[in-house]
Amino acid sequence: MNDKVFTKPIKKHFEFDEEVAAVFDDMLKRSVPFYGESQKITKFFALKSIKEESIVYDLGSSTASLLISIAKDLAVDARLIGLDNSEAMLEQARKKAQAFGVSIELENADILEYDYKDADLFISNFTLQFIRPLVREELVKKIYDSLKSDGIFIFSEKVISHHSKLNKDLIECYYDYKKEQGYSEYEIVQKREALENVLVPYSEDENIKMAKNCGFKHCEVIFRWANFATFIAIK
Ligand SMILES: Nc1ncnc2c1ncn2[C@@H]1O[C@H](C[S@+](CC[C@H]([NH3+])C(=O)[O-])CC(=O)[O-])[C@@H](O)[C@H]1O
Ligand SMILES: O=C(O)C(=O)Cc1ccccc1
Repeated sequence: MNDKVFTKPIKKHFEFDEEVAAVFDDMLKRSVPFYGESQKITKFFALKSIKEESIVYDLGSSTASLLISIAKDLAVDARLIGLDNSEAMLEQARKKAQAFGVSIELENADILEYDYKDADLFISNFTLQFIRPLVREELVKKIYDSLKSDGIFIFSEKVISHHSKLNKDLIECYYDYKKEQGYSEYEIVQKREALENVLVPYSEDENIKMAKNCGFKHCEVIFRWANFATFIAIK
């Protein structure tokens, strides 16, 4: 279904509710520049790190697009676990996983509270940005602690620049992209308001510093377009 969520006046902050879940794949494809490419590169590094009996977590797995795509090409027996706290998203994810006949585990859970098992890989694409800054680093530390040695954490985020002119221009560049994707000025403004204080992006540097503060010995960007970036952190 096409994303028309912000064509009408909004009454609330952005939420991952039924209305959003129903149009989510279209929304992400049109709202995240090179979403398909960021998924492809995530999958490339994911497949390299998954071994026989590995545990893999996707935090904020939404409609499970990424785990389904990984499951299709996985040559070993591993547990692919998607966590999300939106039942509406999980319903879409379960329907898709069944349609594709892949075996992935989907759980309704708060990623901040979850009791993680030792894992070889954590993925979190466009989810940390929705975690309150006060507890975001604690979550990354929890991820670090739950990774086996040499384990990796791949995450994608919307980013900001602390150079104010560059930041303004990056936002303008992104809004041009959204217009090209068929979103009207009205939809763009409405969504921006709904996301205020809900989606809180860090800069590229702040994300890397956060990963290093949590113990990761290496963290760098493997893909970036304007204000969207994919990072890899290695334990
Ligand atoms: N505390 C939380 N606990 C569990 N889930 C949460 C929490 N907070 C938010 N979520 C979930 O995190 C997901 C973020 S979307 C990820 C896209 C996906 N990774 C993709 O690549 O397609 C990002 C976006 O829409 O920009 C939603 O499904 C929320 O329900
Ligand atoms: O659409 C936006 O304005 C964004 O910042 C990215 C986004 C994409 C999908 C859900 C929430 C935010």
